[in-house]
Amino acid sequence: MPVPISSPAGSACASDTHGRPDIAPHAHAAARALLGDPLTNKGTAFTEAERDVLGLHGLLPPHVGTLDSQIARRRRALEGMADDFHRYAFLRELQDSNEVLFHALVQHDLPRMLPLVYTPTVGEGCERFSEIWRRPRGLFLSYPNRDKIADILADPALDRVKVIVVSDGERILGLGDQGAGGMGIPIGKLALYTACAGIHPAEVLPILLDVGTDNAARRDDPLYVGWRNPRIRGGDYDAFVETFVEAVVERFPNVLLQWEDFAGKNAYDLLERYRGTLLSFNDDIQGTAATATGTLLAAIRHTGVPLTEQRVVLFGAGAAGSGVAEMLVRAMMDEGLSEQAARARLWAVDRDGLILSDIPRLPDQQVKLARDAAEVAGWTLSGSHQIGLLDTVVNVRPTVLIGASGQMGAFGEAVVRAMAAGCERPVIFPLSNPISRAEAHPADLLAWTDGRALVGTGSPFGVEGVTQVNNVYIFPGVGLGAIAAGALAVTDGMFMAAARALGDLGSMGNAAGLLPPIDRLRDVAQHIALVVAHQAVEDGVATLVRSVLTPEHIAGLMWSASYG
Ligand SMILES: NC(=O)C1=CN([C@@H]2O[C@H](COP(=O)(O)OP(=O)(O)OC[C@H]3O[C@@H](n4cnc5c(N)ncnc54)[C@H](OP(=O)(O)O)[C@@H]3O)[C@@H](O)[C@H]2O)C=CC1
Ligand SMILES: CC(=O)C(=O)O
Ligand SMILES: [Mg+2]
Repeated sequence: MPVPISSPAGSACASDTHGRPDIAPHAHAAARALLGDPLTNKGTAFTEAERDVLGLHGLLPPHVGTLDSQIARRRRALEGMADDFHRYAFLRELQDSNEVLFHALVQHDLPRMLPLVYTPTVGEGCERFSEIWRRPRGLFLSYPNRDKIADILADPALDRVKVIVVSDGERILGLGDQGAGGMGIPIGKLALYTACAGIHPAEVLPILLDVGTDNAARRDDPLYVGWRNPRIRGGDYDAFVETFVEAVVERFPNVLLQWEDFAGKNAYDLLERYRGTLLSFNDDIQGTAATATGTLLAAIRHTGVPLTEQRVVLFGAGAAGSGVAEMLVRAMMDEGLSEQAARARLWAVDRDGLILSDIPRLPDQQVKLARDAAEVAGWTLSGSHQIGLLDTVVNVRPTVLIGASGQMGAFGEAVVRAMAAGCERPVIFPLSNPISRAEAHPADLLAWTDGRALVGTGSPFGVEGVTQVNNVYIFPGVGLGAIAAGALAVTDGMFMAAARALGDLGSMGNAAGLLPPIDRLRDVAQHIALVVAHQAVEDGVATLVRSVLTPEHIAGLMWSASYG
């Protein structure tokens, strides 16, 4: 990002009658403002010429550095820290002081930085958000200030915004309700929009809808920075979100809005209510679905079992689990199965066991996944109560087991050995984040299957041969593709195209994994963006024609961290 050499401070530099450079009084404030704004601050990398013009002498040490030397300094500090939480806090402060340096550091070494700015560490970052809150970033739109939302969004500093990630903090990874601390997630996701899709830092806006929290520990914490009130629900919640969406549409008619980490029912309701109003999608439902589907398609190249012959057990049928299920149904239908035949290949287990059609008051997304009770009448069961995961696995003999339950250790030895007994190459994806909520440790999965399993985890465990199956493989590319095409909506077809593109990408040199390595995420996003943009044309939602949607067009939209 070029620093505005001629403003705000540049014009204030004159000469006195003796020919000495003379800094007008207001220029001192402008120079400090320049250093205080993370979008303009270059720290020690301001050149001598810039220091002369901008009046920065004295405010900076005399050493003139480069972006590389700044990265080396921060890397040394980072590695000297006691633990990842402190590294996370350090990186957040760096982002709030110098965006170019922060993003250069992240882009420079994504495999090292991703687990620090994103899952798993961002989980603790959200839990301890109030403890490390230092400077404003993004917008907190709180229920008591609901009449001021349009005024808050009117800020001219937001004129360039192209992508919003918004959460209400109720389902933060698998860690539950973190209230205002949930802001760590939109901040983290948008850092990845910049790192992977090249969206300029001035064009992203994290938003936290603070409607209170039902997490009593947060409310009782004297340091808590959010609104200390139980969550607003029902009609009041809906009216609040409606006010928010109306204000966003008015202020940013073309913005891409990503709904993130809303609890199950709200996640579905908001996606359906607003996908026709706003260019928007729900990352946990749709992004996760495309990621899991794409990774399964990649795994099929190893197992040789066609998609239409898979038997899939899903554990946890909330936003992510049901999203995955519905996309798998569509993918199987694309490959020739009827909807009924496709659904017959899926079994969903939730809190009350296998989802059966005679269970009262099932959420809408689970009704579609429910199995007929008569179907299981002949099953061998270990007890007389609900049909749990082990009973389901023993009877179904799945080829694929996917966890999106937030239940640590749910894929225990008995379950995994039962699966491995009925399947040559079990595909097992414990998707839940962060590490403390994963359904299994991948090393155990490999051990219990004698190394035969193809394993993918939501968070990185550093286990050789295990793939990280996380929606970071999808959302940056889908967002960039939608923007590149000037899309008016994000269609299911665009997500299916993204899933298939991910599945077809190969492992890009990641010999032991199913997907490209983390340090190729930018290439992944660029590739997916092109496919998604073309699909937007195909689906009739693009405002640009296909002939202009070239790889060069996509690449030209992608910002890289440099002082320019
Ligand atoms: N790897 C990735 O890219 C992604 C991973 N995830 C992870 O998936 C997990 C779930 O996210 P999401 O679907 O959005 O959350 P939801 O809360 O919408 O869904 C979780 C589901 O699991 C159910 N559940 C809770 N306890 C149990 C149990 N003991 N046994 C079986 N089911 C249970 C919940 O039931 P109930 O509602 O009754 O509590 C709910 O239906 C999180 O940990 C999240 O981090 C999510 C998105 C992407
Ligand atoms: C990855 C992600 O979106 C989640 O765990 O919620
Ligand atoms: Mg999420």
